[in-house]
Amino acid sequence: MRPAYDDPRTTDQPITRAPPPPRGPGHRPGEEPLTEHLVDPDVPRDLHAFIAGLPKAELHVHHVGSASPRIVSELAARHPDSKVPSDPEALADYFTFTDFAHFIDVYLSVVDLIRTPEDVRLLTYEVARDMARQQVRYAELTITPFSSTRRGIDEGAFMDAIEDARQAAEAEFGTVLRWCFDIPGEAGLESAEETVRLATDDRLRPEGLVSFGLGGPEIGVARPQFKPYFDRAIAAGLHSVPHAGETTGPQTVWDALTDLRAERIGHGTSSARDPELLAHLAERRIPLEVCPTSNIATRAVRTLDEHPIKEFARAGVLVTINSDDPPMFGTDLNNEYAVAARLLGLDERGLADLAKNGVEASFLDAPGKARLADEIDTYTARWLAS
Ligand SMILES: O=C(O)c1cccc(C(=O)CC[C@H]2O[C@@H](n3cnc4c(=O)[nH]cnc43)[C@H](O)[C@@H]2O)c1
Ligand SMILES: [Zn+2]
Repeated sequence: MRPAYDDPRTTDQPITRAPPPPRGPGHRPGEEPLTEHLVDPDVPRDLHAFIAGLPKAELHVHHVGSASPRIVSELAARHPDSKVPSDPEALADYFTFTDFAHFIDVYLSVVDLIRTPEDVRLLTYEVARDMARQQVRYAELTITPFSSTRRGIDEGAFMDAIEDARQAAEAEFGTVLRWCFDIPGEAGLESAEETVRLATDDRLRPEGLVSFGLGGPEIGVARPQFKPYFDRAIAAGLHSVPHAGETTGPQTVWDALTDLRAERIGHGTSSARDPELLAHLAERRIPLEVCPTSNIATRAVRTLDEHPIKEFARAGVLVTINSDDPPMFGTDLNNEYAVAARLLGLDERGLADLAKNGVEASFLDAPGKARLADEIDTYTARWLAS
């Protein structure tokens, strides 16, 4: 199959400076553009338009947390006993969080809507459609298989559902998906054992699986206890990408690096409080998966202007931009790039470099990285020449 990031539907299309409708291959006639409500008045419309067409990689985005209001209402209609509102308007209120713990409660109520392999397939395929509409060419999607298997979904059927959706998404939308299986840390070591078993059993392990993570609340969930599970996942060839320093201090990031042998850090927000840690991340080129709007929505950071992304960039840390749980946080990846442009004062070239950071930090193979980086360069050069 032709690599998705060579797709002529996007590389050959005329580039215009008028804000184009952000319509990627996943767009369906009559559908609203995804980002219309997210135009930041402090970012020139031209730059929004550039971002909308910019080919991108996304490295930190959760499966269930990517369910759009349309997907949630479809699932809620299938399972009317759920407390999740099926009316997309009511969802905006439902997705307003008082703190991180409240966010996890709401998150788990949406997890409760995913009850059958067909629900899993629908969610995965539709999430890929939404990504394609934002010119996401490659995404590493964090999936928590424990949450589904403990709720009674057959493990083999679960793997078949995500793989079926992955193949359909690549063929139909040109978006390449890969999986990160994460341990929901607060669910204890039983969940760690189950996650590593699902990730390393040759009869179950899905072809798209590339990495192993650790999510959920950090307070009271020390990273070092998960070392044996990460050791097994790493021995089986998986990359280590735990969340750390999202809601706790820099020591959690150190623990993730030393005990879990993290190759990238999910969030890493509190790293900014430790200059030695920043220098270490920069020197070793350990990327941070930065998700600015998420940090505000979960109240990990007070305001966007106080977000430490500037300190990361100043210290020379490899910053990647991600959306985490976009509909739950009222954002999408394009908006996160616009936020980064504003906070870091980036123009088109700066944004293209940011997109290439995502490619560099990804687990694509070398030819795949080169193709996607080339596509970003070609797009940018044509945009600037027009
Ligand atoms: O599924 C269960 O039964 C269960 C039981 C106890 C605890 C949990 C969790 O803690 C699940 C948390 C869930 O949250 C996901 N997630 C999404 N966004 C974030 C984030 O920004 N930071 C950390 N975790 C996040 C994560 O993938 C976990 O699956 C579940
Ligand atoms: Zn996350």
